[in-house]
Amino acid sequence: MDVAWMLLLLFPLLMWTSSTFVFYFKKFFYVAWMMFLAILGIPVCLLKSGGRDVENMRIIRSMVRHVKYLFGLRIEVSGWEHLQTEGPYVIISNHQSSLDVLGMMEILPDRCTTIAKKELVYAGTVGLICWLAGIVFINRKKTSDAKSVMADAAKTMLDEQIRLWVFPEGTRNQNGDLLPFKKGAFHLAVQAQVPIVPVVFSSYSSFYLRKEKQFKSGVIRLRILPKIETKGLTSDDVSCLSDQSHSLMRTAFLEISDLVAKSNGPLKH
Ligand SMILES: CCCCCC/C=C\CCCCCCCCCC(=O)SCCNC(=O)CCNC(=O)[C@H](O)C(C)(C)COP(=O)(O)OP(=O)(O)OC[C@H]1O[C@@H](n2cnc3c(N)ncnc32)[C@H](O)[C@@H]1OP(=O)(O)O
Ligand SMILES: CCCCCCCC/C=C\CCCCCCCC(=O)OC[C@@H](O)COP(=O)(O)O
Repeated sequence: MDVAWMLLLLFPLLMWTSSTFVFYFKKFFYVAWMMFLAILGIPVCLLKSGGRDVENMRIIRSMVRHVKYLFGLRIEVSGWEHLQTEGPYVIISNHQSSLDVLGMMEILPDRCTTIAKKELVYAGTVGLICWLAGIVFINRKKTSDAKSVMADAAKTMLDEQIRLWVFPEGTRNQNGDLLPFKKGAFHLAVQAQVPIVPVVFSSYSSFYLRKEKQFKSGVIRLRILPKIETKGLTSDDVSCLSDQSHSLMRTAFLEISDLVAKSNGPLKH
């Protein structure tokens, strides 16, 4: 009887420690695996393009596609047709975690790179391969610097026919909703007079919770929304454009997250 009671008391503790252990193990493995892939990818990038070039994103894309299987993640994409747009455009998406890279690499169009915080360039081999793939680094603490880097990026987009992926929330967010959008992505699209393609990742809360230290297998839904034209718009229209995009993406986020929650079931044991 005593043993039974002890087991009963120990069981939740064991469950807790095992799921916490799995969480840290998977996190560590994710970072280590990406670092390792980058070690393999760097020489390939250098051999193929000789330096910093957006074409290197193709190499990253092909090298990262298998990673979802290692974590038991299934990625379901809808709205592919909205990426079939000629020439440059700005992709905007919500940002929950570094796991977003997996969904990103699933749909990344050719000649598309991204805007990231400058700290990422110091992330060892991952930082180096990000630099080689033409990632545009911004200093979020210095708005004036960030703005001028993004204005240059608007020119480069047109000169070199490049697409840019921006996370308009400006930081990772797992609060079950979208954060208000920063304006940079919309200024960028208006300055370059290129369309915006919104992409929405469903909530990860049914398989990955950072605070609760849970990381299971599960499903990520990605919905690509119809493009939003910016031809003829000026900086006066940026707030309106941002609000419109936020509202469309929020509706899609709540809808696909609900579908995923129903198919995945609740995370908590
Ligand atoms: C081979 C294997 C390899 C394995 C490894 C693989 C690894 C990787 C592969 C690649 C994947 C990499 C993925 C990287 C993900 C990284 C994600 C991030 O780092 S997210 C964080 C960085 N991104 C952003 O911050 C972008 C969004 N932020 C913005 O756009 C911001 O607006 C800003 C940073 C430009 C400015 O910030 P802030 O001052 O806080 O923002 P606002 O309130 O929006 O702006 C203040 C006013 O300034 C005006 N404004 C903004 N931008 C501009 C502009 N470009 N031009 C003119 N004016 C601008 C804005 O309108 C505001 O004024 P107001 O009068 O209030 O309107
Ligand atoms: C020298 C060792 C340094 C180790 C650093 C580990 C680097 C990460 C390694 C592997 C992960 C691969 C995917 C990397 C791309 C994801 C980057 C990312 O998601 O950055 C967070 C940023 O968007 C928002 O940051 P904040 O939430 O504002 O903070």
